Amino acid sequence: MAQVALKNLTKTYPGGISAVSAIDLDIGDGELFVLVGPSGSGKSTLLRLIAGLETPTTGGLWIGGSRADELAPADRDVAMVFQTPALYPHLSVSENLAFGLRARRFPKTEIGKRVTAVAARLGLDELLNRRPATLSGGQRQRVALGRAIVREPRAFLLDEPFSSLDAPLRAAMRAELIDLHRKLGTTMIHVTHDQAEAMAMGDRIAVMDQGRVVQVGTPLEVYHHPASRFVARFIGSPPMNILPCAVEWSNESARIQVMDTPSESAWTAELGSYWTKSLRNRKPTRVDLGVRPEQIALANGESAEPGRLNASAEVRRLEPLGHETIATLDLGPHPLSLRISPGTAIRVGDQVPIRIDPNHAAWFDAETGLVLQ
Ligand SMILES: Nc1ncnc2c1ncn2[C@@H]1O[C@H](COP(=O)(O)OP(=O)(O)OP(=O)(O)O)[C@@H](O)[C@H]1O
Repeated sequence: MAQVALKNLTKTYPGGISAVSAIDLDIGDGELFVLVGPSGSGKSTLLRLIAGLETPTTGGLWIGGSRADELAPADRDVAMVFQTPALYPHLSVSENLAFGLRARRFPKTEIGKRVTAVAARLGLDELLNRRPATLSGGQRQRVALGRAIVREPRAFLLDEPFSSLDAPLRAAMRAELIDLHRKLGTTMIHVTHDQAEAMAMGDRIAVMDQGRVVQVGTPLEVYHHPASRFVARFIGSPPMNILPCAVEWSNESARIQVMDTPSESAWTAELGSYWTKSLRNRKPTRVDLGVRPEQIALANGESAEPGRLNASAEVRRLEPLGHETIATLDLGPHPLSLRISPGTAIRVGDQVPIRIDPNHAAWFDAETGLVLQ
């Protein structure tokens, strides 16, 4: 087991392509840490730097407290699992599992013991004599994972290991990996572009964008307190709604109006109230209001509440998911997603009253997109 520390780690490819820039991360001993971000954000490059498959342009890397960036990949004692399992086609499952240990000249009895234990743990017992070509995608990925586990490395580096599997199998493998992590207690760094996978798996997650880590935190910290508009839109499905607002300041209060909507979709906030703290210091005239779909309520038949955004919106689309329905509304020119219970009697084209509680909203700088604090 090992802590992994990255300090100011940067990788610039020939031609000036900045794949990762100035990354500082401290991954705890035994942590299941997830790197998540859109395609091209630098996740794989960061993992390959840790594995030693790329050399950093600047910065340093420590594994288990020792400087590791000068070490050859084989000497780092980390095991990487790739998106496409790279198994030896001419070897059986058993021989594939044993391969790394044989190369390191482990005694035969020890190899046999470890292969048997890992095969039992991953449900590969029945497949030990089969060749990779005769296995399903999920079974092959399990063998690749098993090959990493038999080595008992200090850390696992997992680069989108389930992305080629179909959705139910991906969900099952994800659950297996969480169980496995709990049993082994080994540090795991898992890369995915799927925010739901990151939320479900990570003790902590690092959100990456354009080669930078833009936020690190527990899944719920990142969900409830996104550091920027980008994170707010990337984490969560449907994503956080963003409403551009104009703000008029007076001595005691601020009048906040969602842009390009009728004046009834404006509300006045006392400057002393909790939620204006983030706005008070700067007094911006434009802010972006961020609100999660579950924080918008349909205000059927209730009278408008002061201190809330009360507005009227048109139902554009309804997506019934069984346990809930995702409704997309138009608030003037702004689309809004909200979660409603399946039995709610609204139809496409209806005009419905909605209510937003600003106490549960996030406020972003309209220009930089950074959260206002
Ligand atoms: N060997 C390379 N040479 C030049 N540029 C590269 C190389 N590998 C990656 N890049 C570039 O570095 C950036 C980051 O790529 P990387 O593969 O790390 O992103 P990613 O977040 O893992 O993306 P994906 O989810 O699509 O795999 C991209 O702009 C990519 O084009």
